[in-house]
Amino acid sequence: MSGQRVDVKVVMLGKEYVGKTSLVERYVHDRFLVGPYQNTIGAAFVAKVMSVGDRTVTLGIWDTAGSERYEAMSRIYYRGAKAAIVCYDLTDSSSFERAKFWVKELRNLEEGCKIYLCGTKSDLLEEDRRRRRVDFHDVQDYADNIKAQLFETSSKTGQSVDELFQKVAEDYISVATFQVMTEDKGVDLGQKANPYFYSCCHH
Ligand SMILES: Nc1nc2c(ncn2[C@@H]2O[C@H](COP(=O)(O)OP(=O)(O)OP(=O)(O)O)[C@@H](O)[C@H]2O)c(=O)[nH]1
Repeated sequence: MSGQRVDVKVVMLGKEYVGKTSLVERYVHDRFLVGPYQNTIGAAFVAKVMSVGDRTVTLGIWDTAGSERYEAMSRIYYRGAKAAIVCYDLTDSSSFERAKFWVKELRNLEEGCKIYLCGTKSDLLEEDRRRRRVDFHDVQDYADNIKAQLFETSSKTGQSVDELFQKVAEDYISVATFQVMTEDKGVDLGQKANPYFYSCCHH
């Protein structure tokens, strides 16, 4: 992958152990690694080429370390990111508090970064619904407030993992198309009020 152009810088953020690395593993290699948990040190990078309609998009994914010890380093990795997948563990309420911390930072410091909230380990809820510690509707309200997309995923079963990354790529294409239309063709931004113009750029 070295030397390949990356279209979208994506950063994975969230408390340690929420399953960021597992999410990337499932998406990129379609596998779920079992065995002892190994925390990420610093950050890891992987690029993935994908299709959106007839377009090809290369996602450059930075998987950051969730440990607070590496907090300063994570800030370096989210700089310039176009998308942030902010993860929390559906069975751990403190991980959602940590997710809100990252959302606040991104909203203050990375205006151009689109936020995707991701509740992880949904398979554990299928086994036993009482394990849920983060209410879906509360998060949906929060997501609506901050204009974020919300996904609940399982890296173990693969549930909604492809959909999440596909949405990131689709949103990138929408924004890029919108920018080309406004910059190259001198489209008046006031036209956004026109429903046709708006719907062609926002799915
Ligand atoms: N049941 C279940 N377990 C998961 C899932 N995703 C991750 N895990 C487990 O949760 C633990 C932590 O997963 P990681 O992917 O290493 O977590 P992380 O967020 O990258 O952790 P840091 O690198 O410390 O930030 C591991 O034991 C995984 O096997 C999931 O979807 N379902």
